[in-house]
Amino acid sequence: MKQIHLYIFGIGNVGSTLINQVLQSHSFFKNKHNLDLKIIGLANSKRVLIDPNGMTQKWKEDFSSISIVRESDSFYKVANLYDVTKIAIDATASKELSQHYPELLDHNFNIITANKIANTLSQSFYDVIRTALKNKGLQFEYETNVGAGLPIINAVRDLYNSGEQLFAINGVFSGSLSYIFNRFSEENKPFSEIVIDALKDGYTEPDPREDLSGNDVARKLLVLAREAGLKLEFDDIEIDNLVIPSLRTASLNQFLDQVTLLDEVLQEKKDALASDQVLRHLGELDVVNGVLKVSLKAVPKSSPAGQLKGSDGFFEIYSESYASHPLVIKGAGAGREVTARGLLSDIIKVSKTCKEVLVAG
Ligand SMILES: NC(=O)C1=CN([C@@H]2O[C@H](COP(=O)(O)OP(=O)(O)OC[C@H]3O[C@@H](n4cnc5c(N)ncnc54)[C@H](OP(=O)(O)O)[C@@H]3O)[C@@H](O)[C@H]2O)C=CC1
Ligand SMILES: N[C@@H](CC=O)C(=O)O
Repeated sequence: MKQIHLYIFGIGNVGSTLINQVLQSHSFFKNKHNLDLKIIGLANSKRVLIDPNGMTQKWKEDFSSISIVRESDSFYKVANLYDVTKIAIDATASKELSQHYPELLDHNFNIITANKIANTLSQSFYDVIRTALKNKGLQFEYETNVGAGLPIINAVRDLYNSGEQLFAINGVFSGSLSYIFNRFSEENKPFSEIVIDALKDGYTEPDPREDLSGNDVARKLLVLAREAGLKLEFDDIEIDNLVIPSLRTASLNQFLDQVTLLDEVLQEKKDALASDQVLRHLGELDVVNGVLKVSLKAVPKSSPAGQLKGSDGFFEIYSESYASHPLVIKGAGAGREVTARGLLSDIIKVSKTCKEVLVAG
């Protein structure tokens, strides 16, 4: 039986769903994959819970009652005591945590992340992580960085690694904005009301301005661009920002208090549509020319993007073999369950392929 120790940062929408999915499938992973997955550590921004025997179904209660104040080395101290494979899972949107990835690798953690920040800081930071991974023989997986649980990154990586020339990747990259604009197009409700529903239902970033500003889609484009071998920076991306200037620097609470200020401008865009059009938030990655664009556009209702429902993401990949008929991937592009399942699938992938540390049992 291969023992795997999991340390989960972030116990919000995605992190808490992941914990429950790991616990529910514990016996299945033992029987099917010969893997004993134990969650040893949990952290939010302030506190940690550590249990070398592994978390149980009452982890939430335990976190409330016996977690302790988080220190920078809280997990390292316990992780160093066990000679088993360690995986750090980042289910936060924290830049500070992303900047600690080199340190996690230094402490021999494999890393799996839903957080897009580490992959979209400077190209030099991106390269530092890849060099450390190579030197340490560790793994870093981040399928949920684009399209939540949809297999976009692996599709692009496999094409690129097989020598295929990639031309372009276009579509609706944001599950959050898909949910918001699909509903805004169909329902007679103020834009802000739908944004709040999306936040409450766990479809948006912790701060929905990350979605509305176009930054979150821009990050996805950059993750894919770098996967396709381009060396670009975040500032190279052309982004349509839907957040009015007066709300861009406000605190999250101030933004939420004043979110109705977005309604007028979005309603004007909706009113200007022809009867056969809807608004869709699009991403365009021109791999050949290295041009990345994020924009809100009017598209025909009958087009593939115009027909999307729910939180569906929609990706068209054009390449040598898929030149005139793109490879299309479509499905739920946001949501706690699909994202947690995507992380879990990365956990199984890393656990199965990492160097084996055998323990009886
Ligand atoms: N929701 C979705 O559909 C998808 C989400 N993702 C990504 O998943 C990540 C998490 O999203 P979601 O679960 O919705 O967010 P939530 O806001 O629900 O949860 C965020 C969690 O991260 C914790 N946290 C923040 N900073 C730190 C830190 N420095 N160290 C440890 N924990 C920290 C928060 O703790 P505290 O409460 O103390 O602040 C909270 O527990 C994001 O990066 C998002 O982009 C990816 C694909 C889809
Ligand atoms: N904001 C994201 C959700 C997770 O990343 C998205 O729109 O897809």
